[in-house]
Amino acid sequence: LINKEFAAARTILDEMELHEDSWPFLLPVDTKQFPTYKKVIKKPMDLSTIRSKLEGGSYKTKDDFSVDVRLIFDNCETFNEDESPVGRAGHNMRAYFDSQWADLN
Ligand SMILES: Cc1ncccc1N[C@H]1CCCS(=O)(=O)C1
Repeated sequence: LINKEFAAARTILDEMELHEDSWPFLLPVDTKQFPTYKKVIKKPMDLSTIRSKLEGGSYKTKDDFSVDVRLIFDNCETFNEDESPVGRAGHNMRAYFDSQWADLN
């Protein structure tokens, strides 16, 4: 991840964490509260995990970062009804990310 890309990815992550609809995605889904989640969702992802990976240098390119962000919203669609609070939040957050991401490319 080159320096400018890193700064741009960090800014988008900052903004997503501040979004009012980010609450379902801030931390890993609690599999004690949702026991079927581990079975159904093969690759869990959340904003705190992305933050650790970004700050820890795990992303080689900005697109590697975007793959993990989109995984959050794909997992959300797999597990949640569109017309549920979490499902709706996922659609809103994906639209928000896509628009921020488009400005960068
Ligand atoms: C993103 C997601 N997918 C499936 C189930 C749950 C969640 N998120 C939870 C996060 C903690 C608060 S909550 O328990 O209401 C919702």
